[in-house]
Amino acid sequence: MILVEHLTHIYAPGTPLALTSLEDVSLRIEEGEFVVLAGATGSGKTTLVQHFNGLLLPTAGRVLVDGRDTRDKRVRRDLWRTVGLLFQNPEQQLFEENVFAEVAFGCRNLGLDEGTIEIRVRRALEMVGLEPVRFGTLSPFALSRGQQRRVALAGVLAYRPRVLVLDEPTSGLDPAAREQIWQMLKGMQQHGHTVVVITHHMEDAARYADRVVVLHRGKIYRQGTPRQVFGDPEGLRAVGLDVPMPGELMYRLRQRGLPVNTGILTLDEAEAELKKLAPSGKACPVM
Ligand SMILES: Nc1ncnc2c1ncn2[C@@H]1O[C@H](COP(=O)(O)OP(=O)(O)OP(=O)(O)O)[C@@H](O)[C@H]1O
Repeated sequence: MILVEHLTHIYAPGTPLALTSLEDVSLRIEEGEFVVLAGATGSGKTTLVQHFNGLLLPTAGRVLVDGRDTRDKRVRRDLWRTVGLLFQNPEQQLFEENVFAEVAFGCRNLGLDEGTIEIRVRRALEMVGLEPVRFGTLSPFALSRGQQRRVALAGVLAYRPRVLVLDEPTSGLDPAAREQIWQMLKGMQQHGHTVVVITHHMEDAARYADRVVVLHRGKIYRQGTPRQVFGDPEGLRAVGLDVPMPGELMYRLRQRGLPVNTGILTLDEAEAELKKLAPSGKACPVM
């Protein structure tokens, strides 16, 4: 679905401020895949995803979306239809007078008829947990930050781009709201969408991603299934990331010589590993 080949991005090339933000990144995202991009702050995550919808153009290398090169102006003009990008803090970009109009914006640009728009907007609001009758007529500016975030997300969901790219969609939200958004994104994947999410929440990445890609200083540092990537806590710590707590615990036990598996992602899996150490239900030797 998205093919990144030897992508280098330098902001303001040729000026004293030139900074290589991505260097020779190659990546392939398959149709229907759920990919999480992780990495310390400034590692290049936002710069990378802004190439997926042609907002940024490669300094070197190329990006193909559905086989079409984003350097082609005609391709770029239409790219938003295929790739819906939700920016970091999207609530700062709301501008319509009411929630309905805000969510309908992308659908209107697609030229859909009013009946279809109405159905899609209602559905999108329901998906993000905002009751359409109650919220549809409110000004987006009368909502809380978390609600505004949901409105922005609904605006992308409503026009149904095949690829959803979300830059830290859950930052600043409470655990229940975060969970709801991840569940909803998983549901979108089950309906055939490709989902790419930037997040600093490694627990969520472990639970929902098919593949985790870790960036470090503008390069791909690790990529693989959550089990593969989170099986190496020290490697991740070295680039400023942590691993989900159950995995960290198993890793430490293993270092003390106990025969537990590493690459553990959930508390249930950790419990099963501990039970292997004390199958009769007696106290675990290390506890
Ligand atoms: N508009 C810009 N002009 C110049 N340099 C930029 C610009 N945007 C980002 N950079 C630089 O590019 C590098 C990568 O930034 P980017 O925003 O892609 O990182 P990130 O991994 O998304 O960070 P965060 O997790 O903090 O959002 C950083 O060194 C940053 O200073």
